[in-house]
Amino acid sequence: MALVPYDENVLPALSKLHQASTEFTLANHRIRLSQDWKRLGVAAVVWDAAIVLCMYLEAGNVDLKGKRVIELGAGTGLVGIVAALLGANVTITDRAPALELLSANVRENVPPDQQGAMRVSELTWGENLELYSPGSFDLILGADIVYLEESFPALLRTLEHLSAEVLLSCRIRYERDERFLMELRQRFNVKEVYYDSQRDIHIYKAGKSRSSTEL
Ligand SMILES: C[S@@+](CC[C@H](N)C(=O)[O-])C[C@H]1O[C@@H](n2cnc3c(N)ncnc32)[C@H](O)[C@@H]1O
Repeated sequence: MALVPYDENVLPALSKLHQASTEFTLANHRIRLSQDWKRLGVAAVVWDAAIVLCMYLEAGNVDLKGKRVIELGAGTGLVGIVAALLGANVTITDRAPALELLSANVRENVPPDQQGAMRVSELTWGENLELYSPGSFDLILGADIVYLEESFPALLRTLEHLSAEVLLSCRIRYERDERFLMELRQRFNVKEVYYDSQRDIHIYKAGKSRSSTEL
């Protein structure tokens, strides 16, 4: 078996990492997600930032009913699934290798009559953005997607292209993560709307106009 380097500041608890599935009760639903850390790595385990963002949405901080939502770097899909269960029309995206597990988790957890309002599709940040028209979403969601410095310019380009309000749930681990936030602040009005001290997760709202961050 390959030895997986483990850094408790970065990865979910080791015991959770190797579970083939994990369960949550959120939005009045029991959600069971398949995980596959050994095959797919970071995209195939649930991160604390996703759990905190789901609890923030579940608490009613954002009115999701009928909203057009896109999730970036969705991984196992927890956030997008919860947003759909709370009434949003959700496009859940990630890189191609993550999509099979993501689609299976959506099929397993979203009631059949709501699956029509959902789409799972490939979105590698900065690539083929013409497939996603600016203004076609009301809200962008992202959980633990700020961690790879080389991806920051493409991620910022993607956020700017989609041109919608953004909710980013992050653990700030490194100086480079702070640098990303500085870059984000140069392009958007950014406000921290929540901090979970137990899990050390921040939620930031970013909007193009000042009024959108003053909700
Ligand atoms: C740390 S995981 C977080 C997964 C999930 N959002 C969660 O919080 O449980 C980071 C996610 O970002 C995705 N990702 C990384 N680089 C990406 C890129 N350039 N384009 C699209 N997705 C990317 C990964 O595939 C992975 O699913």
